[in-house]
Amino acid sequence: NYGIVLDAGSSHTALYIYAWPAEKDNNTGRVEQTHSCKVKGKGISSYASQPWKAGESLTLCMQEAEQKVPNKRHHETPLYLGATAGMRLLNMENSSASDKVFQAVEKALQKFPFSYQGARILSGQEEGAFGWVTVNYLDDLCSCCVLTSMRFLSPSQGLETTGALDLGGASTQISFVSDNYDGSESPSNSVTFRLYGNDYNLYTHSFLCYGKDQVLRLALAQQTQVNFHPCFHPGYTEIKNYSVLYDSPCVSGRKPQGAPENFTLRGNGSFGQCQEIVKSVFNFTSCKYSQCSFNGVFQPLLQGPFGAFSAYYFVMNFLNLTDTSIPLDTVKDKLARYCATPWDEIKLHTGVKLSYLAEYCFSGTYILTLLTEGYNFTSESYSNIKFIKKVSRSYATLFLLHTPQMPHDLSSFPVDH
Ligand SMILES: Nc1nc2c(ncn2[C@@H]2O[C@H](COP(=O)(O)OP(=O)(O)OP(=O)(O)O)[C@@H](O)[C@H]2O)c(=O)[nH]1
Repeated sequence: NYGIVLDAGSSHTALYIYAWPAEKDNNTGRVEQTHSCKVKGKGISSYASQPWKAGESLTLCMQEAEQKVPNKRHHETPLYLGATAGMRLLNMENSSASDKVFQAVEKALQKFPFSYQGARILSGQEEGAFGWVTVNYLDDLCSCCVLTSMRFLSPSQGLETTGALDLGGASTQISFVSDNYDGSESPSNSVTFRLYGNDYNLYTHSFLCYGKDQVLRLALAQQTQVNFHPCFHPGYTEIKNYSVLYDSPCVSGRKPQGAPENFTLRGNGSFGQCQEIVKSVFNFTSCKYSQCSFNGVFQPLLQGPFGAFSAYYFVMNFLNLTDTSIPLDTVKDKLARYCATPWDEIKLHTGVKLSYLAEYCFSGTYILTLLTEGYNFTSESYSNIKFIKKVSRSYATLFLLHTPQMPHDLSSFPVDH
């Protein structure tokens, strides 16, 4: 059997093909990702002003899928599109624009012979929960991302589950099982479901606007009137357009009156000052629960190992900081040295887009600040985090949960409160 998932994020869209044995075997059936294709261009939400292009952008990957899935399986192969924070933001800002993007996408997808199951925006809670399922399915020993049931042993069998930390472009998610959380405090953070005969009660939260691209906008928006920005390398200079910077509901309220068309961004590479700016995007002043992460959001005590993926991995891997046995203070020192490195030296790095190179100092600072100040990881618990390269994004598991011929009983997932 085959299934196709289109993952439509804020900064990218990708297509994944999954395959699994036709016989239904509830214990040993394996689901493998057999093919992936990166859709050209940015996430489909970026086509708000030219929706038809959103549909067209998918065509090449869809044609590849037609080649990869055997012809005789085409009609029974389910095809899903799940959109995340980029579309959530577009929908908040201009729902008719997001409807038009979906119409164009549907029109394009329906031209293909697969069993089209619809396109929709996932809730933050679903995105967090699917990320957790995916992290707990990942077979660490297999480099090709085989989803396996092996890890879903009951707690009495002594296997702890792994929490999920997902950093996207527009939102970020934290999801984990905690002995101190039964869902009674802040029930909107609870997702309960049954997998492989075990009941799970998960804590999950998605912070919209706290993906790294949106926080960068916030960090830039605060500093447009000053001479130097500490999150960029000494010697870095870029002309930025005000309208482009403020073109997001995450920052639009902060646009200064009478702002000129452009401003010049100049870096001075100070990790300490950059951290102060990043800290200021979190609100720690009020918490009506027993404990909070930030912005008044409940979070129980952190528990267990965590897998950190997407931008967490891209950034920490580039910075050579994925080894969490290195003391946190040393990690900060290394990042501070990196931030202070002149841009002339940084830009010599080959094989990486200049736009990514320019942002690693900011992104590394944001990641460390989010983990320690935001989620309350300490010098000790930081070592419980593993930065993992993951081929597919969280909600690639979406189709697993709704496809009846799947080898595992996932039908009751997720039960929303
Ligand atoms: N350095 C680097 N950054 C990347 C790479 N691929 C994606 N990113 C960035 O990492 C961030 C997260 O990317 P994704 O995981 O694709 O997130 P997304 O699905 O677009 O975001 P959401 O809609 O918030 O879920 C974005 O800021 C991307 O621009 C990469 O290969 N290298």
